[in-house]
Amino acid sequence: KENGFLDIAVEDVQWAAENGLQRAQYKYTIELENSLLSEKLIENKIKCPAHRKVDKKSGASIDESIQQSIQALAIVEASKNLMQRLNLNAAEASQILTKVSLKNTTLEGACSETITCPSPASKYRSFDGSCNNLVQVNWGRRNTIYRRLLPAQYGNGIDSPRPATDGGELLNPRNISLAIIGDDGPTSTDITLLITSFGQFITHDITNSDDFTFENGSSPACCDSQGQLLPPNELHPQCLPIELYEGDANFNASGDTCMSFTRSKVGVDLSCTFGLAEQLNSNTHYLDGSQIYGSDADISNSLRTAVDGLLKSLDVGGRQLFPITPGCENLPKRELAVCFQAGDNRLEENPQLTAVHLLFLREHNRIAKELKALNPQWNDEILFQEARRIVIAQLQHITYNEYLPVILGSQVMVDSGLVLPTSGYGTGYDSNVDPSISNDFAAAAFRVMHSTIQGTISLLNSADEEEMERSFTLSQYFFNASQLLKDPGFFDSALRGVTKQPPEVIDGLYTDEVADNLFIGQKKSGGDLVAIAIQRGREHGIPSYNEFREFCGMPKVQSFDELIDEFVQEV
Ligand code: HEM
Ligand SMILES: [Ca+2]
Repeated sequence: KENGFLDIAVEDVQWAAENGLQRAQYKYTIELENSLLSEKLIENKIKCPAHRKVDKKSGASIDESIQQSIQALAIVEASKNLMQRLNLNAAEASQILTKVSLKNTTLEGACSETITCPSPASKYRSFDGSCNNLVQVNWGRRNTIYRRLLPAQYGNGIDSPRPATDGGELLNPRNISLAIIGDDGPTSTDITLLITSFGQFITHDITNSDDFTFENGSSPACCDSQGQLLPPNELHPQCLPIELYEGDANFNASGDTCMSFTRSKVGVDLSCTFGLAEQLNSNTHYLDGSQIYGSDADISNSLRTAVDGLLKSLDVGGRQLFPITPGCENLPKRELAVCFQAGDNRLEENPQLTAVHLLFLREHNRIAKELKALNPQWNDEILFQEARRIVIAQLQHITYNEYLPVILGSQVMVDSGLVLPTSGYGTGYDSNVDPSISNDFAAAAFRVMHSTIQGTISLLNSADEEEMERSFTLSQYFFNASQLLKDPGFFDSALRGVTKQPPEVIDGLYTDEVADNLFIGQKKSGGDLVAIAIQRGREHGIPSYNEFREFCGMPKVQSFDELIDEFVQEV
């Protein structure tokens, strides 16, 4: 350290790696699951076997993101060891550990394998995002980590949630939500709810921060089966439940003292070093229609008919709906189970999102049929890839030409060089630009759109008249859209609805449907999307609002009083 160099002994590095692996194997694999979490505590979410890759020999399901996240947790443990061994503080750790290679240690196997790209380069995008950037072939690939606009701030420097500036504990997220987040609010006068639904649709193209799961896909229990907090010695290390107190409407309704929260999967840095917890994106980072086509070739194949370039669909009463996951047909009602299949498994999060997904499924098949009529000699593969290429271009064009100007304003579009040319081709491609989505965007910034969500949803018939008897509240239909199979016109009506209904404006007000009743199902009280987002930001090590003010060129404030121009007094 004295002359600017840190002399690290090979034995220390190897010891840290070995010990990290052992600790992770104990903490995050089946061993702890068995000893700590007795069967009654495992959350028994019904999961359809959607999109699981299966090992041909053993028949076990393989999920690359699960395996990687457990390896990455070993690296996190190893990094904590090394930090201690070398006596580093948090700032030193973040600088130094990412320069220490994992090569030639026990953890070397966690580093990503070299990818060979097709030569000559394919005309079509890969499914997993690899080989898009021909210099950095892994950039933007699914199952790689988010990048960061500002360095992570973890309590222990490596992986624990961000503490308050003075090092103490931050306030309970649910209490913050209860104190400053009001219900509903004014509706917008100049945009439609499609801004919300399409926004969620593109979110599910470019980000997917999955919750941690064990190797078998089951989740640790972060509350007990009665909705109560678990004693600390029974709480899995990947759990960060939010405590509910007396006086909270949800506590009063259900007696629950615990809102479940599981930490996100973390991933291995492409440079294969020790370092801090960095969260994993299990979708391709590119805006490439992966929510339609899947983020890898196996998923994509499972969605295709293999005939005439078409995507699988289910014909119900002359309307195209989604294919149903095999084994899912006979699930009991209202199980919060995803039975429709698409490229992203959140497609049933709410029925309006499902409707936008459906629009693009139908659009793909419409284009494939037209291409077939124009080019009868094209085989399934060419028809599929050409239709996919056109749909991705449409998705990108709508996003940059129509969506972003509404969200950002036309001046920002101009200042940021985001305006599309009206003829010819763009020339701005730069292979030095890392296309990865930033953690700050996924865990915090874009979630601002949650305040635009409407709690009541209108369905419109083909004459654009509201169908009052079929309209619904959001919480009736979270992860429930496949129950609407018997009402195949529902999605068409929902799609007309989002093109006419106004969203709520972007502000500090959120509908109770997501701030109290999130994923309520048959329970007496639900989750709070605002509290969860606050907790998520902290556990991803996202710095505070004040730090981002500075990052965005605004002055950092010293007191709440200085924020009076930006927030209402009571907030
Ligand atoms: C009814 C509508 C919606 C519901 C119920 C909903 C719900 C959720 C939930 C439960 C999460 C995960 C929270 C966590 O565990 O951290 C989430 C994440 C997120 N949501 Fe929404 N959301 C909705 C609409 C939207 C919209 C309209 C946008 C943007 C336009 C959006 C952007 C995001 C983003 C960026 C994330 C983080 C995604 C990730 O990192 O994987 N959401 N949302
Ligand atoms: Ca994508």
